[in-house]
Amino acid sequence: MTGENQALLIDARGIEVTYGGRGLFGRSEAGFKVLHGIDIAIRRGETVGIVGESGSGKSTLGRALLRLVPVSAGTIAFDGQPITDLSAARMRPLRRRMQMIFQDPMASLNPRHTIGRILTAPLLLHGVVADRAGAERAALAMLERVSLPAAVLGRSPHELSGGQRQRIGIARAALLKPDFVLADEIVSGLDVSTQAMALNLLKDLSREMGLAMAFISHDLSVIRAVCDRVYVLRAGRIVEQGSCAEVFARPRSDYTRQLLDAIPLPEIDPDWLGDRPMQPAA
Ligand SMILES: Nc1ncnc2c1ncn2[C@@H]1O[C@H](COP(=O)(O)OP(=O)(O)OP(=O)(O)O)[C@@H](O)[C@H]1O
Repeated sequence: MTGENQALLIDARGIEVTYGGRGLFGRSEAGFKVLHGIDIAIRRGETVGIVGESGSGKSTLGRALLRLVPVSAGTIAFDGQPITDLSAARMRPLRRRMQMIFQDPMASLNPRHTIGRILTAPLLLHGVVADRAGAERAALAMLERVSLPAAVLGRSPHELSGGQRQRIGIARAALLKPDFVLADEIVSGLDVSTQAMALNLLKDLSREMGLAMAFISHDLSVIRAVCDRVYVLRAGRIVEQGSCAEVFARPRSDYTRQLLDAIPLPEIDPDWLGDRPMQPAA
C-alpha cells in the first residue's frame, strides 16, 4: 500500500482523445471523442485499476498515458516532467521507464525470435547492460525470478504455454527496470489458477521494484485482487474512484453497482495472493 504523500509518477488532467478527428493540413473534422476530460494520478509504487465495460475507453486511456495515442486536450506529466507535447525522439529516453504488458503475449512476442533474443534485445537497445554477456546474465536471473527454466531461452514463443508466455511478457517488462507498467487485460484468456499465478508474480515484482502499475480489466475480481485504488470508467468518463476497499464495499454510482452485480465475486480470492490479514498478537 502507498501513502497519500508518495510522489506522483503520472499526473494526467483533462485528457481527451478523439479518433479520426484529424483532417488534411491539421484542419479539424468531427471525430469520435472517446475520452472526455479524464483526470488520473498514479503515485510511485501504487497499483491503480481501470475498470469499465467493453468500449468504455480503458485501453485508450492506458495508451494515452504512455503517449501511444495522441491526446486532443489535457496534460500528462511523468515523474514531474510534462510529456504531452514531447516529440517521439524526446520520448525515447522515457520509453524504458514506461513499459506495457499485453493481453496476448503471442501477438507481442516475435514468433521468429527465441525467448533469449526477446529478453535480451530490449536490454541492449536501451543500454541497460553493457554487452551481450550482461544481457544474458540478467535474462537468466529474471527467468529464475519468474520461475521458468533456463532451457526456455532457446525456445520460440509458440513452444510455451499461455501462462509461460505471460510470464515472459512480465519478465521482458521487468528486466528494463521501469517505473511504470501498463497491464492491459493481461490475464483474460488464462484459466483462474494461471491468472492467480501471473497476478501474484506481478504483485510481488511491483513491491520488490517499487513499480507503479495501471491495471486495466473489465473483471472486478482481478482489480480487487491486485489494486490499491480503482477508477471506474463509463463511456469515456470517470464515474467513480477510490480505494478498492471503499469502492467495493460501498459503491457510490449505480454503474459501479451494476458492474459489481454482474460479476461473481470473488473469482480470484485475494487470500491466494498472500494478502491474508495478519493475526492480531495474542
Ligand atoms: N484506433 C481506433 N480508431 C477508432 N476508434 C477506436 C480506436 N480504438 C478504439 N476505438 C473506439 O474507442 C472506443 C473505446 O475503445 P477502447 O478499446 O479504449 O475501450 P475498452 O474499454 O478498452 O474496450 P475493451 O474492454 O473492449 O477492450 C470504442 O468505441 C472503440 O471502438
